[in-house]
Amino acid sequence: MPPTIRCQDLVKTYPGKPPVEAVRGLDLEVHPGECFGLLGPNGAGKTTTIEILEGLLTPTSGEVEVLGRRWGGSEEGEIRQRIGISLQETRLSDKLTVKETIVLFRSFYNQGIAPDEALGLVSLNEKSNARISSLSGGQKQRLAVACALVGDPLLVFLDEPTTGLDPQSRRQLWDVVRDLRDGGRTVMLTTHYMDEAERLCDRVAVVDQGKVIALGSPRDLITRLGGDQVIEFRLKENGPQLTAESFETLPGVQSTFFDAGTIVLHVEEIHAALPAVMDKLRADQVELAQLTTRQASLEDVFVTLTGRHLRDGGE
Ligand SMILES: Nc1ncnc2c1ncn2[C@@H]1O[C@H](COP(=O)(O)OP(=O)(O)OP(=O)(O)O)[C@@H](O)[C@H]1O
Repeated sequence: MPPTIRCQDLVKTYPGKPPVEAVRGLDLEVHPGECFGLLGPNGAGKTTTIEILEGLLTPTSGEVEVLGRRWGGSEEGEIRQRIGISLQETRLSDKLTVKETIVLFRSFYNQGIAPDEALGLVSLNEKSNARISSLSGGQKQRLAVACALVGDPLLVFLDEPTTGLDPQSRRQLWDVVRDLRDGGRTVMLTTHYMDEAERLCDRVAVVDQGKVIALGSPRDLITRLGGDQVIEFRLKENGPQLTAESFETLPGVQSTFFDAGTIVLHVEEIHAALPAVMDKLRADQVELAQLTTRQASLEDVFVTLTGRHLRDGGE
């Protein structure tokens, strides 16, 4: 089956002094039925990329195909009819009711599902007669997703669907995205929440400074770190210090990293590595200030590749 989205050597430079190279040669293929995530820190170029794929922005150069068709020609209308878009911030008219809003969006499509059915997909039926102005942030986001679904799209774009939402609203939206994928639709979402990407996405592209720096399933990317468990610890500041590298040869330690005063060890088997770490600290007469163990995450993938955290400089 041909890819649902294909883009090759995508470049977008915003004019200005100096110009901003938001996307710098990005390649992607999204397969039918997968939930694909663009993951990266603020300013990585995710929104620019997704807006080009949605046909809202024109690339400076590069090739884009969506559902086997191209933007900017006679096929444009056909693409519009088969995609649904939920923008990073959807400005819905405060004066309309939920029902009026979804009916309006349904009118943009030649075919689709009943407005009430779309509201049901995001559990908003009981708010049908409420004005937009009375909805919570999470309810507005879910309505924006319902508007993206009412045309019964093959492909749904969700740009940072859960940014700014409380934990309960985030989980509700995660359920909506899972249902979409289980229903066979292709979903492309952007996020800077690594836990969101890990939970929802079949594959992710980690984007940094306008380029894909890692591509694969969240599990594969984490496994590629060589050790999917992490031991991290800080030493007492006023005592003797050790380098991260000095732990490299201990049993089960796959890689080491020093991150803002914390020694980070990626290990295969925590039960083998942890006693060896404790023995070394004791032998070197070094005192611990704090130690934690955890599962490696996509955040670790990003830190290992860039030396920075996903949320550096974020909101
Ligand atoms: N219209 C514009 N004019 C000039 N520069 C822009 C414009 N839109 C975005 N940029 C710049 O392009 C870069 C990429 O921005 P983009 O919004 O695509 O990143 P992002 O990964 O989506 O970030 P965020 O998570 O904050 O939305 C940033 O440096 C941003 O300041």
